[in-house]
Amino acid sequence: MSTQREMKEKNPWHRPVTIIITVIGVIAIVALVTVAVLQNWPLSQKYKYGIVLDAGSSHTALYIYEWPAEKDNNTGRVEQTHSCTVKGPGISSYASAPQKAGESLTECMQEAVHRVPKKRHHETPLYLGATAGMRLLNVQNSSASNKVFQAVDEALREFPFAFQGARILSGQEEGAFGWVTVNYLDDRLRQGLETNGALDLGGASTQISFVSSNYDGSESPSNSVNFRLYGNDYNLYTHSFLCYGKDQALRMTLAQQTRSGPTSILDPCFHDGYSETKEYSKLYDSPCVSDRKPQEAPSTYIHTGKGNFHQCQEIVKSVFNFTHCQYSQCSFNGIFQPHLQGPFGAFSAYYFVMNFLKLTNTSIPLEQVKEKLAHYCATPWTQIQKQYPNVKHKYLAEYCFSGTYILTLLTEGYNFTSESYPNIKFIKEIKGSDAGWTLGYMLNLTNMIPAEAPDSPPLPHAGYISIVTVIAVLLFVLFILSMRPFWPQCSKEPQII
Ligand SMILES: O=c1ccn([C@@H]2O[C@H](COP(=O)(O)OP(=O)(O)O)[C@@H](O)[C@H]2O)c(=O)[nH]1
Repeated sequence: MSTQREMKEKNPWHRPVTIIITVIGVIAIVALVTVAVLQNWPLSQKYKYGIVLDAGSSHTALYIYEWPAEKDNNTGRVEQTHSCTVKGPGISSYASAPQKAGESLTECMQEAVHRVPKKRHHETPLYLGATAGMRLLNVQNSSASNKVFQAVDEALREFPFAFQGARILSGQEEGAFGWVTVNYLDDRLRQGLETNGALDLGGASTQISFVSSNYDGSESPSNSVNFRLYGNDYNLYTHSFLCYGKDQALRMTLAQQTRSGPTSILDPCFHDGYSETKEYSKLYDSPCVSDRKPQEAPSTYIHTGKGNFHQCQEIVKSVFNFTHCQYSQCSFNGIFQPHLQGPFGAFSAYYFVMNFLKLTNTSIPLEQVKEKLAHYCATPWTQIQKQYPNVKHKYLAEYCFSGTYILTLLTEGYNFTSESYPNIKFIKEIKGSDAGWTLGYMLNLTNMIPAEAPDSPPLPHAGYISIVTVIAVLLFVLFILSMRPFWPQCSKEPQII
C-alpha cells in the first residue's frame, strides 16, 4: 500500500503542477473552439419582406417575397412566400368605374397584412406595376388610365406598408425583369453561368429576351438592355410586342375574319359545334384592331367553329408581317432579332396553355406536337366540354386557338425550328417562386443585386471551425512536447526507492 503511494508520488505525471497545466490546456482548447463556434453561429434568422402587385391585362396578382434580413445586399436568396389572385378582371377593365379598381385589391392586400409580420409592415416596400392592359388603355384614353391609377394609389396608401407607387412598366422593363427573375432563381447570375432566355406571353403583349453572342446592341439599340450583375456584364436583347399577347392576338384573327362585316364566321381556331353570338363593338374596342372595324357591320356576328389546326395556323400567320426588315435579320413586323441562343424558359400563358394541352414536354418532336394539337382542335366542342367540365368556359373555348398561336409565334415569329424547339422549357415557377417580371422588378428597385460580386469570407463556416480545432490540438501537442524534461523516465519496472 505504501509502495503504491510512493510510486504515485515519484511519477512526474502525478505532480500537481503537471495536472494543473494539463487541465488548463484542455480548458483552453475547449474555450477556444467554443468561442470560435459561437462567434460564427448564424444569428436567429430574421426576415424582410417585399410586396409586388402585377396588374396584368386579364387579372392582377399579388406576390410576397421574403429574404434573410442580414443578407439583403449580397448573397441572400429572395423567395416568394405567398401569392394571391385578385378576384375580377385586370385594372384596365375598370376604366368606366375607376374606384372599383382600387377596391378590387382589398382582399389580397388584407391577406398580405396578415402574412407579413406586424413589426415589419412599415419597412416592407409595396409596388404596383401595370403591363400591356394599362399600356393600351393609356393609348386609348389617357385620362381614364390616370383615374384608374389615382384610385389604385389611394387604395394602396390605406395599408400599413411602405408604398412605393403604381406605374406602367415599359415593354422593355417587362421583358428584362422577366429575364432577371428566371436567371436569379436559377442562380445563374451570382455564379456567372450562361443565362437562359425568357419568353413571356400575356394577354395583351408578349416578350422575348435573351443574350446572344452576336448582339452587342449596336444594331437596333432600342432592343438592348445592359446590366452589370455580381461583377458580370450582360448585353441583353429584349423586345415586347404590344397586341401580340394571346387575347389581343385572338382579336386580330377575328378582325381578320370579319373584315367585310359578316353576320357569321366559321372559325377554324374554334371547335366544331362551338357557336356564340358576339358584338362587333366589343371585338373592335381595342387600339390593336380599332382601325380595322368594317364600315357597315351589323351589331353582332355568330362565331362558329370548325376545328382545323392547319387553316387556323394560316389565319394566325396573317397577323404577322414578314414583308419588310431593315436589319440583318428580323422576327416579324420589321423588328430586329439576333440569332436565337441558349435555353429558354417560357412562362405565363405559354405555360397555362401548353400545360392544359399536355404539351409541355419539348423533347416530343415539333411535328408530333403539331399533330397532337391538330387532333385536339378537331375534337367536337360537345366532347371537349364533357371532358373538361371544371375548366373556365372562356379558357376552354380558346385553347385550340391559344396552342396554335403559341406554336406559330415560336416558329414563324421567333424562328424556332425543330432543332431549337427542345431548347424551350415551359415553366410556371422555379424553386417555388413564379416566373414573371415581378421578382426582377423588386430586386432592381431595392438594389438587391449588387453590380459587383460581394466579398465573401475566404473560408466557409465549417472550414473555419476545423482549422481552429486543428491548430488548437497542434498547440496542445506542442505544449506537451515542450514539457519533455518533466516526463517520467521510461523503464519497464516501476522505480521503487
Ligand atoms: O389558367 C389560365 C390563366 C390565365 N390564362 C391567360 O393567360 C394570360 C395572362 O395574361 P395577363 O393578364 O397576365 O397579361 P398581360 O398583362 O401580360 O397582358 C391571359 O390571356 C389569360 O387569359 C390562361 O390561359 N389560363
